[in-house]
Amino acid sequence: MCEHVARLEVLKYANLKQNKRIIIFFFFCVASLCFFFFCFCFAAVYVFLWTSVAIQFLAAMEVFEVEVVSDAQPFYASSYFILPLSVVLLYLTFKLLWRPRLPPGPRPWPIVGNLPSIAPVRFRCFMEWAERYGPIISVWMGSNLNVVVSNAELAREVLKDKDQAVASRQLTRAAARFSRNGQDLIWADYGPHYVKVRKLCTLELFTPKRLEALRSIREEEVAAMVNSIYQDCLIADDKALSVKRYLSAVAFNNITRIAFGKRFVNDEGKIDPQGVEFKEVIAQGMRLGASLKLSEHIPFLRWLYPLQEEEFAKHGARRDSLTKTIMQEHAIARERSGASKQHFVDALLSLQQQYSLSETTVIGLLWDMITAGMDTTAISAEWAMAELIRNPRVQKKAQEEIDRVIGQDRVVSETDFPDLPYLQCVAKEALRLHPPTPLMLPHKASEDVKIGGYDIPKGTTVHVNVYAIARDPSIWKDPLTFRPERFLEEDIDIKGHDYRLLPFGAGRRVCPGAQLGLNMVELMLARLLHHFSWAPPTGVDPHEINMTERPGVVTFMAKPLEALATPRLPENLYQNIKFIPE
Ligand code: HEM
Repeated sequence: MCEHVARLEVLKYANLKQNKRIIIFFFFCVASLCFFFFCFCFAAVYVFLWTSVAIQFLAAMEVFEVEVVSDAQPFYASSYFILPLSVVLLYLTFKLLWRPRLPPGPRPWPIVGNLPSIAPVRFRCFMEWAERYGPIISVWMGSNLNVVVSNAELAREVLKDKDQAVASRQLTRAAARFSRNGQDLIWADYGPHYVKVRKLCTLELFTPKRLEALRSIREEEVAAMVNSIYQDCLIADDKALSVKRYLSAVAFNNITRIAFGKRFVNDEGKIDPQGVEFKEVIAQGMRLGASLKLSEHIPFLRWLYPLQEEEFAKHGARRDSLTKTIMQEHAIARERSGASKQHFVDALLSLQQQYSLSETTVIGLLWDMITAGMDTTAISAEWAMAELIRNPRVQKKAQEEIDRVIGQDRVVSETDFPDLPYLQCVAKEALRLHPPTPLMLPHKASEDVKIGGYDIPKGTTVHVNVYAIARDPSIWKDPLTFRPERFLEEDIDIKGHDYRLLPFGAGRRVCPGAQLGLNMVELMLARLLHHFSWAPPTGVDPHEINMTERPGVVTFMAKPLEALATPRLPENLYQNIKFIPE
């Protein structure tokens, strides 16, 4: 009995399912018929209208004569209105029905998009998603579409084939305030202003001649760093040193001297009032930039996080006033001596008229150099040192090369680099595994463009995950191993010509300071390795060094590197530098 009831239940259920299918099928047929009927009517009216207008036009051109029936006159007249209306309607229908074929990616939530599932270290998260969804992915940050590419072929397509279409910048509200709506270089959209200032950078600021003229600055600064480490070693030789502290100081002094012609710190390590103000301006800028993050992506949250207009204005005024004072000092010095110096501030002041640069642009460019050139170089050198301490074999091999070429009675100079190929490979390998800007800077599509066969709508933010590409096992043998020899086996360009390795980006927006950055990093490494032997703090195994990254646009080490330094050269090579104000 029970079995019989159960069978009836099953049959009832099967019937219900069958009925449901028939209803859906019927509904689908009716919907399709309606749709085709609608399309047919639409097309018929459309063809009829166009034909009538064409006839009128040809008649007006006297190609042939048309006997106009008086009854049709109102219809012809109304076609003048109906026609544009139908074109607009057709356009709207097309816009409504057409969906761009976007790259795949994790399913977004309403309003917040993928924000809740993006891990703090974004480039690692995007690398994992690329493994799951493919080398080109869509990531929704609130209502903003971001497209991330993670292989060398797509990087080439973005940075070479479609370069111009994606060479603009996505400006956050903070970046817009800092750059006065892109009147500088870094945040300028691709256009006449960008082309002008970029040309100025290439032809005037970063020329081999100017870099050579500024070499003495870089060499003095690393000598000061070596002296400072040496002094600290003398105080306590078994105390672990914070490597980041020395590298940040040398990067700060290098960049402020190269760009502003100023050493704000005296030879005893004391910072002057202008230097204090300088550091305050940088710190305040970072605070203001960080205060807006979430609301950047969810427009309706902006009322909760209104832009601190007053704070931004104050910060801008403070930065301008400090920069103008320094610019005036240089202008007076130039008038007095009649000669211009090589620092960027002097170059910009003497070229201001020739390139018709506004004062805002000059100030913007000077600060771009600080923003782009300071942390990137310190970060690269810190990661390289961490890898050298984790890999004593590589450290020893690099030291042997330096000892062989330089010896023990002089210090390394940048002019020695061509004779130090292994050292250059160490720098390249560190930049491969730890690019300081792993997603480069965000590019923006200034028009609809196709990438990897997908539709990328105008306004999309485009990122190249150079971190993921440099660890791609289909390109690199043992990608996670720190092995500088790979660059001796194959000479791979690092400055934007080989899409497997792009720490400086490539194409129109490639880093203009790449050579300067490389020189600074290689010089820091050369002196650190020549003057000292490096080991982990007592009791720490080299492989226990924390190699994870801190979240952010640039990748500081999550835990700043600490290490023991042991001097290895005669005492006279650690002398302090006497800095004469410039
Ligand atoms: C190891 C050091 C450095 C690395 C790894 C590095 C990397 C980069 C990257 C990836 C970009 C973005 C490229 C893009 O958006 O497509 C960039 C842009 C830029 N870098 Fe560097 N950089 C370094 C050092 C420097 C230095 C020393 C300076 C100048 C003093 C500098 C000035 C700039 C400027 C002005 C831009 C903006 C270019 C533009 O938007 O057209 N960089 N850099």
